[in-house]
Amino acid sequence: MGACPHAWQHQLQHRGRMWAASPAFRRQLFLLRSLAPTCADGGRASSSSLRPHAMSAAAGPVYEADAEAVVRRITPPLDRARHKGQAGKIAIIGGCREYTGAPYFAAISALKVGADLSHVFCTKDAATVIKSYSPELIVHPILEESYSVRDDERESVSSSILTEVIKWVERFDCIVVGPGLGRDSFLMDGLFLITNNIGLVEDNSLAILTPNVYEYKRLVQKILNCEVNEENASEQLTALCQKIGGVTIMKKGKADVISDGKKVTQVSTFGSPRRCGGQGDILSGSVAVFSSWARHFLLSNEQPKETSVNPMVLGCIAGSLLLRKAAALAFEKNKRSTVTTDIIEFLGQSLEDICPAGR
Ligand SMILES: NC(=O)C1=CN([C@@H]2O[C@H](COP(=O)(O)OP(=O)(O)OC[C@H]3O[C@@H](n4cnc5c(N)ncnc54)[C@H](O)[C@@H]3O)[C@@H](O)[C@H]2O)[C@@H](O)CC1
Ligand SMILES: Nc1ncnc2c1ncn2[C@@H]1O[C@H](COP(=O)(O)OP(=O)(O)OP(=O)(O)O)[C@@H](O)[C@H]1O
Ligand SMILES: [Mg+2]
Repeated sequence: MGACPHAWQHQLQHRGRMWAASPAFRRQLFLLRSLAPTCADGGRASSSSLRPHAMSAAAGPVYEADAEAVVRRITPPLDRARHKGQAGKIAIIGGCREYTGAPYFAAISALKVGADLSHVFCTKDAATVIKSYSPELIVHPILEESYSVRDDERESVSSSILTEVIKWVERFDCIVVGPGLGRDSFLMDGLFLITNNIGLVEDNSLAILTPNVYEYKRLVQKILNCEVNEENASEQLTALCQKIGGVTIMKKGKADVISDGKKVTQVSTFGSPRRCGGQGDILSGSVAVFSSWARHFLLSNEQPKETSVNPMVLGCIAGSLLLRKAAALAFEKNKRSTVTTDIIEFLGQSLEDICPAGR
């Protein structure tokens, strides 16, 4: 991955370097428009960074993450010796005729958090619109919707789209699949697709799912074959992660609750009472960057054997906190008229408050 600051690169262990450079490593870092977590304070994660929290709805222990410590730990310093790409290259796969805002929110948020490059792979109809929102984004109009593909062309079109996407995939530190993909039968929304084809992420410890309340309900029904049980929320989340096999899930809501099937952590810092659409998209772009940074950080710093820190969880914790802080600042200024674009404008200040650029 290219997210490592220059100083860290010198510290990389040979093994870490080889692994980070390998196509397998890169291929596996997928962020699937949902995620969740475990907590630790970055390189020196310890039980002291987790504060047990009495969560009435949960039977198992849920730890309130020391999210500011996580952000400070994993955010790389701005090193003048670094070149373009080293702070992260993120791709968003999403955006169709109906939904052009979602991929834009995710992609621009990744840049505002600190990634160097942000690509969007979307349909031809969505591409010009997304490009017009921002010249910062690199937009690939390569996806197709069913209305533009004849039945007898489906297979050949699919295969040429895949060839084109695969050409690029190796270059990214994290790929966010889903914002604004919609439900078109040819295109298919990321989480909707995953819910019905769980094998796509099974046993992939680099996959993060970030379901909202409806998406979580569908996941629980499909995978655990039961209804969401708020009395037993943390155990159910843990069971879901385990059943899927080691993925990280961030269940979004009043608190963002994160598990990788081992621990359950939450971020409950208050954000905003506005529930305008697109906040989950900001979250996915932010988590993509932070989880890439967390992986670099952990690869660059030898971890004590007894401490197993999951960088995907750290990325979720950091992304959740940043979104919530930005939402709080945007609401303070805009009150009831707060919209997603206002929140994005405060991502920079929120990160600066925790982790000043000149540190
Ligand atoms: N400005 C934009 O372009 C935005 C686009 N977005 C995109 O909009 C799409 C839809 O996202 P939502 O979060 O609204 O998710 P859903 O489409 O899952 O849900 C929307 C609502 O419809 C209901 N629903 C969904 N499927 C149903 C079904 N088969 N039968 C009955 N009820 C059903 C759900 O329960 C929920 O209340 C996604 O692709 C998302 O990425 C959002 O991210 C918000 C911003
Ligand atoms: N009830 C709530 N109270 C406080 N914050 C919330 C609440 N629900 C959601 N949030 C915040 O909004 C973020 C996005 O969650 P949301 O459920 O809106 O996702 P989403 O539906 O996928 O969003 P999108 O509209 O981008 O698709 C969460 O990470 C959390 O910070
Ligand atoms: Mg969403």
